[in-house]
Amino acid sequence: MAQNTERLATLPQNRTLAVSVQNLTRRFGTRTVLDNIDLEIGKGEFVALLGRSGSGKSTFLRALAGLDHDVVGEGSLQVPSSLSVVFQDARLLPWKRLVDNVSFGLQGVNVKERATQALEEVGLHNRQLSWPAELSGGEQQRVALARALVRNPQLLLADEPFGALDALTRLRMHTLLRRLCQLHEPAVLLVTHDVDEAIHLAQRILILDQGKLTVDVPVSLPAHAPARENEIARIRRYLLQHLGVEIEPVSDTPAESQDPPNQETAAPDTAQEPTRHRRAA
Ligand SMILES: Nc1ncnc2c1ncn2[C@@H]1O[C@H](COP(=O)(O)OP(=O)(O)OP(=O)(O)O)[C@@H](O)[C@H]1O
Repeated sequence: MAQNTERLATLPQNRTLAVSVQNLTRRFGTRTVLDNIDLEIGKGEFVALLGRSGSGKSTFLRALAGLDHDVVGEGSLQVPSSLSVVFQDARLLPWKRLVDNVSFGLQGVNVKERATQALEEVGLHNRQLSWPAELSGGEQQRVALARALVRNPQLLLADEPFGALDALTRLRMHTLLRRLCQLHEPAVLLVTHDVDEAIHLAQRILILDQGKLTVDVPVSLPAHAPARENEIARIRRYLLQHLGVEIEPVSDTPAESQDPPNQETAAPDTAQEPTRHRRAA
């Protein structure tokens, strides 16, 4: 991780890595969008990536997915060979039934059965013979998740997968994604604009700003209110400040508004020996 990243916890040294990126750089013409980025993601770890519009989140995800061959740098990019990508639009093949969309390119035995089971996992029971055009946007996105996870990927890359959905459907998709991740245990990198989505889903949140990962914080929410709500509010304020969003002061908790996420509630696997590197002035 770059020296100027604001980090609130030291990650365990001996954890198994799903992703290891060193010195990743991407330029478009003379413009450097990703500037010598370092990142490690542990096996099964759920990481959210926030950043202002145009900060390079999708560019970073595309580089990890192997969809960008113009990434430069002297460093290395190690990602598992079994990875799946989900985008904001479901990108289903309209001429194929759902079961054939999900099983498309799937190797091995019982391909149709596995695809049907994956559709059931996302709540689309008895819909395997439907066509994509017969589904709502949320249902199509569930098929995209089924297609991604039927491969049991070690890494799931998701680029604003719920960005086009209404608020209620998005909440349902959060619950579904959480359940699917418990089931399949992939490492996840979720690109999102939605600070609350990041807080509720991720174990760790990054912010990409001016080509660098400037924030890297663990998230561990207490199980019960009101401690949970307080911690969510505190992390939200912290992230919004680092995203450059003006925040109204909160009158009853003025001292907390500048504070980082609570060290004491940080996830056990990311809370050892807290260190903090302030961004260079
Ligand atoms: N193929 C390309 N050619 C030139 N510039 C590009 C190309 N792809 C991306 N960029 C530029 O790189 C920058 C980062 O784009 P990217 O899509 O990664 O940002 P983002 O953080 O995902 O944005 P958003 O949140 O708005 O989706 C933008 O300024 C964009 O114009």
